[in-house]
Amino acid sequence: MGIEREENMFKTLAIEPLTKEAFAPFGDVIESEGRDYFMINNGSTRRYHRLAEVQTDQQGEGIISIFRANPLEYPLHIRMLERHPFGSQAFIPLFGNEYLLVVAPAGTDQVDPATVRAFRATGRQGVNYHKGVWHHPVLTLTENDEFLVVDRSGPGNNCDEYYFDDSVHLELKLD
Ligand SMILES: NC(=O)N[C@@H](O)C(=O)O
Ligand code: NI
Repeated sequence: MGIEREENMFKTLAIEPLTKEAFAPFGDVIESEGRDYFMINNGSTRRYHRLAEVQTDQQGEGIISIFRANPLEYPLHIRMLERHPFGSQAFIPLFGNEYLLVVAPAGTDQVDPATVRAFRATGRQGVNYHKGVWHHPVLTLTENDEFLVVDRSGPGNNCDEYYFDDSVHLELKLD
């Protein structure tokens, strides 16, 4: 369980629009809007090059999967976050639907609830959580939504979970 607190904490997380700048402490935003590109394929294609990198350790390898996800019940009580200590994890929406993100900075084994932030991504934005960044499992808003997921596969436990103490109640509300 999480950090014991004297007083209870109840907080409805503000949901921020996802931007490269705002998300920078947590990872990359994978999008074409407003990004640099160069022409390839004889001028028929724009390459928005190296928007993010796959982080992995020596023993791991980058793999590509599809997650088919369903919405959780809202208002949502954020009881836990997880992190992948050995590699990054990218989610790219395949059907163009908006989705939510809840994150906290990497670097601590306990998550300070005051550092938890929420973002709303458009259906044209993917994200790449950097190694060790705390995040809630995928938060789609659409039934049977699908995401392309690029992350690290390999030996060892690459998924740490952190559960907030009962004295902390963080929630996400949809407007
Ligand atoms: N567990 C798993 O593969 N999914 C999570 O990592 C997630 O971020 O959704
Ligand atoms: Ni994850």
